[in-house]
Amino acid sequence: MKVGIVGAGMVGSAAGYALALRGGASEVVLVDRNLALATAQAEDIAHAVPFAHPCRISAGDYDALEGTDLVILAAGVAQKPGEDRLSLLSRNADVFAQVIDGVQRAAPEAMLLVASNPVDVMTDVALHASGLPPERVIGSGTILDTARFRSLLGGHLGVAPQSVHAYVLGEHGDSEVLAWAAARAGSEPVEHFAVQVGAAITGEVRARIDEGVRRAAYRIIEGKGATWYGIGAGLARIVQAVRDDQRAVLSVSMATPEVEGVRDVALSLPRVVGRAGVLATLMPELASDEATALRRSAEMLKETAEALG
Ligand SMILES: NC(=O)C1=CN([C@@H]2O[C@H](COP(=O)(O)OP(=O)(O)OC[C@H]3O[C@@H](n4cnc5c(N)ncnc54)[C@H](O)[C@@H]3O)[C@@H](O)[C@H]2O)C=CC1
Ligand SMILES: CC(=O)C(=O)O
Repeated sequence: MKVGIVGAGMVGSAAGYALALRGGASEVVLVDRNLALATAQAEDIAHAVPFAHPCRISAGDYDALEGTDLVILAAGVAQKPGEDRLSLLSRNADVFAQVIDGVQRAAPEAMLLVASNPVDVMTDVALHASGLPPERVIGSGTILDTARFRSLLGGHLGVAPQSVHAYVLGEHGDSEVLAWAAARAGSEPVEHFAVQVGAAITGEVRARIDEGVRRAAYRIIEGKGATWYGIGAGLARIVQAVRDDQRAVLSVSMATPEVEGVRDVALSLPRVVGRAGVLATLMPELASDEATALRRSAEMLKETAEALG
């Protein structure tokens, strides 16, 4: 599969690197308004290929995206320390107006995978600018927050995060919802599992994990200026689900007809992802406070998207 990446900064290059290491694409093309940066990133990533899987890595302008099956959109501005994701919206919406036009001229049928923040509203922007069907305009959404949740919960329970099935729903941002009631370790509800392994999930444990997930980006950005490894791996994971028609259940963002009474809003829910994009959406069983928080998150995203116009 040929994958394009527009935005060859930290996130775009990390996605390219993860794709090369995972063998997630046969060809990766990096595009950036800074061609020298894209070219340097492509050369650097290409030097990892002999240690990984066959993959052609190059850089170019939008024309080089011709024939791409999927384009990752990671262009635009990122948060500064203390800044929230929503504050990036108007700047990144302007960037997307140019970027999507360039992508569509070269690869009108390519599936779009949005990473730029605020990713849920940017997914909505990409959907409307591209005219593609919603199942082919996917936002990375809470794939990263879900990874953070599984990682912290697995650490507490003493099991691999791969054995933890727990999702973060709603906004990829401050209003996100950790779906504790539906969380499983192995096949067990996490509360049962926790008691069996002598690691009860107390209120204090919940609060610590919630803060660890919700505030992760702020902490990392404070310490190193940006986040890129987690999202790079998450983007490569989504690409692989598409490439291999895996029908993997991943928490990703997309325009959703209705959630908790809110209509036509892009946000994350667990979704089945395969070659055609999003094939199905799942609604986990939620506790009443989780359902309320998800409705608030959806309302906020909807109002933000409407205010953008
Ligand atoms: N969805 C998620 O989970 C995550 C999303 N992000 C978001 O990803 C985006 C990129 O972050 P970084 O890579 O750290 O930023 P960065 O500043 O390292 O890279 C952004 C790149 O976009 C390019 N760019 C800007 N305007 C452009 C245009 N009109 N056309 C083509 N290229 C353009 C810049 O030249 C730059 O190389 C940000 O919006 C950030 O908030 C970051 C981490 C996680
Ligand atoms: C920056 C960002 O969105 C994250 O690391 O979650």
